[in-house]
Amino acid sequence: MSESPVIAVERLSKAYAGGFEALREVNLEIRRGEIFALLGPNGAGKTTLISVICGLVNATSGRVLVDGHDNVRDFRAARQRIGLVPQELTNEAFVTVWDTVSFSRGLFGKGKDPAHIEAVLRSLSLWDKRHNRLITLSGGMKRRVLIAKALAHEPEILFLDEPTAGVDVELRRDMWEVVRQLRDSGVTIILTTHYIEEAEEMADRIGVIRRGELVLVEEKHALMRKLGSKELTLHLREPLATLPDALARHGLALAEEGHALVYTYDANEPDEDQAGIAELLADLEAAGIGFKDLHTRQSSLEEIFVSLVKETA
Ligand SMILES: Nc1ncnc2c1ncn2[C@@H]1O[C@H](COP(=O)(O)OP(=O)(O)OP(=O)(O)O)[C@@H](O)[C@H]1O
Repeated sequence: MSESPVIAVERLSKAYAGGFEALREVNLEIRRGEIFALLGPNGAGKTTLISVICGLVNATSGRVLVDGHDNVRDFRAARQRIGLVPQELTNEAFVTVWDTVSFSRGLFGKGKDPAHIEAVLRSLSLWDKRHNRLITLSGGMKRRVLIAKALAHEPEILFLDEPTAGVDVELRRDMWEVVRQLRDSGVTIILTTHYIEEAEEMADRIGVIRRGELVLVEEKHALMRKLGSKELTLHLREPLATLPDALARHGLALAEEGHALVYTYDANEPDEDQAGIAELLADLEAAGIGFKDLHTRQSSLEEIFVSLVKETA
């Protein structure tokens, strides 16, 4: 029933040796049971933020609480609650799936629990491969092994750093399904991604990081509603050289060398939209401007992200 955040990041800054500021005063609370996607361009600080939260890199200032445990002063308690699936595939080639996953559990000082390892392997469809050496697995299975290793010690929180970098579309969908199932089993998921599609598909909330600053944290749906605009494009029968005064109040733009009119409106206000469009069409008719066809589109998360990163550039 606890509403306390499962992770609290408070005024976290990180300067690497040489003075480069990779994180600047980052504040972030992760809610229990959510899927949180951290989006940002290359070098924005995503991996640094994850590494500091997991206790692999020391912060310069600020603090991180994992389930209330300070991740420096109470490192073991904090770290035990976290599973980390790293970006790169650095599995030992000749070890078996079963052994490598069991070994990962041992690293956290947890006693052997074959039933848990079996459950993890089954949930990741690796059970049939448990006796295989890692070298004999496909790339997708190797990624699943990394997830299995991260889950071996029963963490409440799972970090996935670029879980689908470089994998094909089918495997990506597969991975999304795995992540969803994990969330449904009660694990809090934090993933970093370059793929906006991935955040759009998976996340409950999205954080955008840019040059070490968290520039935005928002519910995905709210973000898309808030920043999403809709466009109505009318393809004209006859091109216009300029916008007629009679249409000035609609805030239109001419496009396609005068062959199209573009009307932008807020995706949040369906009633106002309809009224606005009706008035626009009436004014067009009164001005004798005919159109051949019309279509509407809504901005995607990708466009929202690009505009956010640009806006703050
Ligand atoms: N050990 C280090 N020493 C100095 N600078 C570092 C170190 N590690 C990372 N950086 C710098 O910190 C910045 C953030 O790097 P980070 O790996 O956190 O970014 P990222 O958002 O994960 O990028 P990517 O999407 O490319 O993985 C980069 O400019 C990087 O060069």
